[in-house]
Amino acid sequence: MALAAEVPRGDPAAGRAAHDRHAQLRKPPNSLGDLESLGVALAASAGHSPPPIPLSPVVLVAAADHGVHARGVTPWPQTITARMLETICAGGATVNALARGVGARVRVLDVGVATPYTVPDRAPVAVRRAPVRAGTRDLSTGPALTVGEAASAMRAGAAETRAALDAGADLVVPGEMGIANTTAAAALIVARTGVPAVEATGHGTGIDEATWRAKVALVETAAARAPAEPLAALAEVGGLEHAAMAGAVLAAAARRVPVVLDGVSSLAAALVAVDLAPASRDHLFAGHRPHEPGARIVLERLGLPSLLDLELRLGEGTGGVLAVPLVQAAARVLHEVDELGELAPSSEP
Ligand SMILES: Cc1cc2ncn([C@H]3O[C@H](COP(=O)(O)O)[C@@H](O)[C@H]3O)c2cc1C
Ligand SMILES: O=C(O)c1cccnc1
Repeated sequence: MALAAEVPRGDPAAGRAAHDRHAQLRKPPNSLGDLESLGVALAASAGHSPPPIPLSPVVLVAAADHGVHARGVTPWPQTITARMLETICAGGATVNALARGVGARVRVLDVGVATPYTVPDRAPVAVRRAPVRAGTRDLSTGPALTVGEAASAMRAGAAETRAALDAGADLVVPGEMGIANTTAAAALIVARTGVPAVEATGHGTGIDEATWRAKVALVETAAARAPAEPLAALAEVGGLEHAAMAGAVLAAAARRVPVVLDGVSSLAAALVAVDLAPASRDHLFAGHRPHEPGARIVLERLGLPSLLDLELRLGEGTGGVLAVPLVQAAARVLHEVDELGELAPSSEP
């Protein structure tokens, strides 16, 4: 797909330049540990050292529902997706609180919310309505989406991301809201990695052991049907918000804009994006290490070190938003710290 062809690789020479610069700064070598690795990765992604300091972060919350909700894979009613969309637009969700804390803008994209909702014209956060269908079909009984529907949601996510970048955003956190989406995310992760469902399926918002076992069995069966082609696999078992987030990853990566990932759904989406465009890996950063087991499998597969480890299990983009100050700090060090100069230890006694 055209989106995937536009993603450039990171530039190793820019990464090396950042690495060398760290060694010249007014501090002992390697004293900033993982923050230095982060600065190197940001420089490689940007193709420039020092990399830009991302001062206009945006969290793009893709919202959609899931036909598999009917299988009892989550204790929450499907209507919560719409109610939480309203909450996010009103500024009262966790992602809003955390975004205010780091100065991130929130954008909401409806790619398939099944329940009607109301967002006042003057809401603090607007919603872009681009519904592909009123939630996916039940992934446990057949394809959740057609490939055309998955591609539409992916294009909507890419378009919304480009709109945010055109408006000045310089860092993207893909977030989501979709009751039952940890089931789709697990199925997608199993389909793309081949790990057993029992290792990749988590408890989501909180289910008992009997429900979890049923969720595992359902994920195993559905993932086994998924074709090898990434977009077709996403259509078979994924969700509309996963497709939109994959589009967001590709659109940001195409412009060398860092993408800071959050929970299991954003990681499942990133896995598809990297399968479609391997170069997009060079623009990905893991905001945190989620509690969900499937998320941890993706981090390993993509070789992404996580910035925070807080046992978060929420989604919405929260764990990505929390890591934004670390990304800014890593870039800022490369811009603002003095050089060692005459403080450099001399070889003379
Ligand atoms: C009130 C509420 C707010 C949320 N914010 C994010 N999620 C998270 O939980 C859902 C996925 O979990 P599961 O697969 O177990 O349904 C997604 O909407 C995800 O964003 C929420 C869930 C609830 C209930
Ligand atoms: O890790 C996540 O993103 C997550 C976990 C539980 C429920 N919703 C999201």
